[in-house]
Amino acid sequence: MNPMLTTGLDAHRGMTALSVNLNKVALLRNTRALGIPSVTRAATLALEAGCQGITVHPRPDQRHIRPHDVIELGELLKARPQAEYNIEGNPFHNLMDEVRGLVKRGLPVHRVTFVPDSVDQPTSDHGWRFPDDHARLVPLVAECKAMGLRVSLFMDPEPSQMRGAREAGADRVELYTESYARAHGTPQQAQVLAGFTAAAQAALAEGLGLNAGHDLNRDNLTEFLRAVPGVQEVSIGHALIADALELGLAETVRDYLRCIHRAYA
Ligand SMILES: CC(=O)[C@@H](O)[C@H](O)COP(=O)(O)O
Ligand SMILES: NCC(=O)COP(=O)(O)O
Repeated sequence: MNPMLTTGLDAHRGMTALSVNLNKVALLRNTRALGIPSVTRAATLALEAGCQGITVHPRPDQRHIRPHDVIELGELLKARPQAEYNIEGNPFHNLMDEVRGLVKRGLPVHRVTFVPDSVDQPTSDHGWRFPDDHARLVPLVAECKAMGLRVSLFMDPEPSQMRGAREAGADRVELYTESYARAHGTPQQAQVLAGFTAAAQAALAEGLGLNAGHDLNRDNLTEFLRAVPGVQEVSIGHALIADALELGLAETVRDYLRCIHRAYA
């Protein structure tokens, strides 16, 4: 069982918080000029169903989340101070402009998650590398922290990389969980999970907070949280929005929360 978590907005009843990623709602919305499905409506439904935060990953090609979504969600979340707004992306592309725009308008953004994606990448598929990325990340991490934001770095589950994340000034790391999702239900699962446990322990030993995300779903989430200590937040988008087509968004969010609760039972 995870140790009790004590810091941050997402220390929700001592359990892992759920941040719902709305990229795929925007992806569908963008196929017509009708404004449906609405990203802000989806955020409202997800928060009312009990999730603790909203995540978006505005990519430079604006294939899903667009600059106006970032602002509209900021306005929505300003009225819900208990919820946490997490914006992901590459700080060397468009991310910092989105973040500075929110801060300039006095809108909330609680955490930024730096992800080293290239411009045309289909989805995120690797984390930062240290020491290679140290020098260029340090000033941007420092800028975000000076704006009062928490900074998380998207990282492969490699224990030896966690010191570099701390030395770059990060508050947290987000463990990239695609390899776990792929191994789930196969003979490799235990070994892959052991790697995540070791990476989590290394991050915690460095004094870093811990998030996790990518391809988590209702089948693999509980086992992940039972095995990996100290996960403060999971951000889940693709599978959750797919499940919502079947179950409805509110019931889907409640079901993911049940998956999290089962990990602590
Ligand atoms: C950072 C990360 O893990 C991603 O899962 C990302 O937020 C998803 O982006 P797409 O929705 O564009 O695949
Ligand atoms: N940070 C990961 C995230 O927000 C969602 O990833 P996915 O569930 O869409 O793979």
